[in-house]
Amino acid sequence: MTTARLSVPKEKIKFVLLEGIHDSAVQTLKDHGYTQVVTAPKALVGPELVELIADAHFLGIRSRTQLTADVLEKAGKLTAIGAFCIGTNQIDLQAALRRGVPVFNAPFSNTRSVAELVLAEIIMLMRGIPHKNAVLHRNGWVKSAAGSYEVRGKTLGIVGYGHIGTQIGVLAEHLGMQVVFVDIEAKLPLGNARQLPSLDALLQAADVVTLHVPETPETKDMIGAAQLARMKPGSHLINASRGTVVDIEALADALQRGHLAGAAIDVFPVEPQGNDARFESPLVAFENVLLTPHIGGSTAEAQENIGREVAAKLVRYSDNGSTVTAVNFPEVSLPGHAGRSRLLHIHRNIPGVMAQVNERFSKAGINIAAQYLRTNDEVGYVVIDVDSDSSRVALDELCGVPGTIRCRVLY
Ligand SMILES: NC(=O)c1ccc[n+]([C@@H]2O[C@H](COP(=O)([O-])OP(=O)(O)OC[C@H]3O[C@@H](n4cnc5c(N)ncnc54)[C@H](O)[C@@H]3O)[C@@H](O)[C@H]2O)c1
Ligand SMILES: O=C(O)[C@H](O)COP(=O)(O)O
Repeated sequence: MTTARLSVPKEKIKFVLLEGIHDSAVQTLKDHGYTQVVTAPKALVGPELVELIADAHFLGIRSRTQLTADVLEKAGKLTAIGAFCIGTNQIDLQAALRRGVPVFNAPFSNTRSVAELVLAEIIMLMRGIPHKNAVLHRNGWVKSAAGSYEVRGKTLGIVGYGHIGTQIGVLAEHLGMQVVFVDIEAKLPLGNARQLPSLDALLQAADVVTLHVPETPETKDMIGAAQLARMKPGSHLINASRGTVVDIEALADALQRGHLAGAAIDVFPVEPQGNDARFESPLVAFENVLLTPHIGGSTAEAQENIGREVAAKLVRYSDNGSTVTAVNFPEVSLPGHAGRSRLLHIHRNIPGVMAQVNERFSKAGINIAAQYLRTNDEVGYVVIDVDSDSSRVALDELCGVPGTIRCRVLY
C-alpha cells in the first residue's frame, strides 16, 4: 500500500454523509468550518458508492452501507469513518485500521429509543394486538380475552444485557415483570434481575425473549430451530438487534406450528437499501408478527443526538487528532495545540519506527514540543507537536519513515 500524505486545508475537506443522517451532523460540521458536505438519503452500493466516496476525506454511514476491504481500497483519501449508529458490523474494521482509518460510532444515543419500542412490543404481543389489528383492518371484529395476558408477573428473558438490555430490564420491572438475562460477561443485575447460567435456561423460563446482542460470528443464527423448540409453548420472540441473530426460516416454522404465539421483528438478514425498495420475508404471511423496518433507533431525539455526537467526533479527529472512543484504533486523548503545528503519523507496528522518527527530527534540527504514542497489535499512532515554522520539513521527514501508512499536518 502506498503512503498517503493527507494535509488538506479545512475548506477543501470533503464529507460524504449517506443514509439520511440527521441535519444536526451537517450543522455541527458547518459550525466548525467544514462546508464541503455531500449528503444522500439512502445507502449506496457498487459503482455508485465507490464513485461518491472516491475523493471523500470523511464518510458517514448508518447500518446499511457495506464498507468492505474492497470498497475502502477505492477510497484513497479516506481519513476517518463515522458510523451514525451503534453497530459497526457493516464496516471491515480491520481493513480500515490497516489503511490508517479510525472508525467512530454513537454507542448510547439511540438505546433509550430501542428500549421504549421493545417495551411497547412486549405489551402488544402479550395482548395479541398484531392479529386483532389486522382483523379490524379487514373489517372483522374479534372481541375476546383468549390468548390475551397482562405482563405483570410474567417473565422477560433478555439475551445481551448491555446498554439496551439493561434499560429494558429496568422498564419491564416497573410493569411488574420478572427479569432474567444471559450475557457472555458477568454483569451487575439492576433491580431484581437475575443472570442465568445458560441461554437454554433462559429460553425455558421466559414468556417473552428479547435479543440485544451485537452481530458477531458467535451470535449468527443464535436463535435457530433447536433454541425455538426450547422456548415455552405460547411464548413470544422480539429481535431488535441484528437480522443475522435469528434463523428466519426456523422462526417462520415455529410460528406456523403455533409453538410461538407471536413475534416482533425489527431487523432482517437482508434489508432493502432504501424506502423505494421492496421488502421480502417469509414473516409477512403471519398476522401475529409485528414487523417494523429497522426503526428501533429511529426517533427524532436519537437521530438528532447521533448526528451531533458522531459529527463532533469526526471534527475532533480532524481538528485535534483525538481518537478517543474509536472502535478499531489506538485511542489517544490530546490537549489543544495552539501556537504549534500538530503532525499525525500512522504506521505499521514494526520495530524501529519511533527510533527513525526521532533520529530524522534530530538530524533536521526539529524541536519536538510534545509527543503522544499509542499502539495496538497492527498499528502505531504517534502525534507530534512542533514549532509552526518547521512543520513542512517535519512532515517530509515523517512521511519518509519506513512503515508509514498515513501522515498529516493539522492546519
Ligand atoms: N434495531 C435498531 O435500530 C438498533 C438500534 C441500536 C442498536 N441495535 C443493535 O443492538 C445491539 C445491542 O446494542 P447495545 O447498545 O445494547 O450494545 P452493548 O454492546 O451495550 O450490549 C451488547 C451486550 O451483548 C453481550 N453479548 C455479546 N455477545 C454475546 C453472546 N454471544 N451471548 C450473550 N451476550 C452477548 C455483550 O457482552 C453486551 O453486554 C447493537 O450491537 C446493535 O446491533 C439495533
Ligand atoms: O446499530 C444501530 O444503532 C441500529 O441498528 C440503528 O441503525 P440505523 O441508524 O441504520 O437505523
